[in-house]
Amino acid sequence: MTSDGTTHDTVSADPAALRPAGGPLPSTSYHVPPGGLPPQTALLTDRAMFTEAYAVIPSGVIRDITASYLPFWEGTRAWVLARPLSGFAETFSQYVMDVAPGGGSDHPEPDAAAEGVLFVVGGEGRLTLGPEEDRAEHRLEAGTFVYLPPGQRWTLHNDGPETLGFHWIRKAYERVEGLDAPEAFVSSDREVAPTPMPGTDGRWATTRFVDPGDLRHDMHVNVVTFEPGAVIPFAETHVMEHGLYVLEGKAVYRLNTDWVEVEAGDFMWLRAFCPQACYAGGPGRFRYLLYKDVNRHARLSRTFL
Ligand SMILES: NC(=O)N[C@H](N)C(=O)O
Repeated sequence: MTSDGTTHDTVSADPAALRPAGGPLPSTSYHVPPGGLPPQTALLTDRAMFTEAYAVIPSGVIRDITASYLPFWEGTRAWVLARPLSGFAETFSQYVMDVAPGGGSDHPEPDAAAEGVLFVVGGEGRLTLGPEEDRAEHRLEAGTFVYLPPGQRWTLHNDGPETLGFHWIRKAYERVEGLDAPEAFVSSDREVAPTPMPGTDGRWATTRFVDPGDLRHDMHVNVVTFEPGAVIPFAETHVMEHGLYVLEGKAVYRLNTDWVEVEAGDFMWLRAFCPQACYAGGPGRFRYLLYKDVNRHARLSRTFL
């Protein structure tokens, strides 16, 4: 026992020398912190990363001290996981929202140019879509997906007994002359069958809430699922940005030049071109919510010398 209450046994360089006559070898020992070792299921806690190509925000960091309170939201805390950092170079913001029972908002979105996606991860609530005189009501529960076009009128309230938790992904909608903005819709990951990635026997599959051929949409928010042991077998590199929030399981994820360990509750922010791959080593399924900007021309530089 050391002065700080930890045990730190010394193991002989020759364990056989410690064997009592005829008895088993003693088990080797570890440094044991006060309170004991973390469970075998937990990853290292010290996994936060911020580089020029990506950031990792581990679940343990999404705690009280980093919460915000948003205007016109009652009983609600928001964790801003991503936001544009350098002017027009990044496209989206992503929040984890915790709405206490009785909390919510009648004026949730202050920006008429913003489109949004809500994806519920826990609890229950009530969403309304449309103007006061003609509102459609929808139930919110784990797995509910909501698309909100720019200018959409909506309200959201927690009328359940537990905290309502959801992701809110916001982006300035890029209008295209001749194309209307999409309408609002409500769906769920139970209603949409995952599409297997070609050649993977369904071990890597993507749940797409929006038809990829519907060019009114300029962002996709999908759920990506890997069976234990499945992989992204090459370093995908593309101009699209990503927000990846781990909904379930564990994996090692390749981000630019690094392999990082991630688990449920962690968030990864990938800048354009950040190479990415994945080994979902198990023991259970590995799933994440994925944001991606799509279907629009690249903005051209108008600076001439
Ligand atoms: N990291 C990913 O899961 N990327 C997806 N395959 C994608 O870009 O759609």
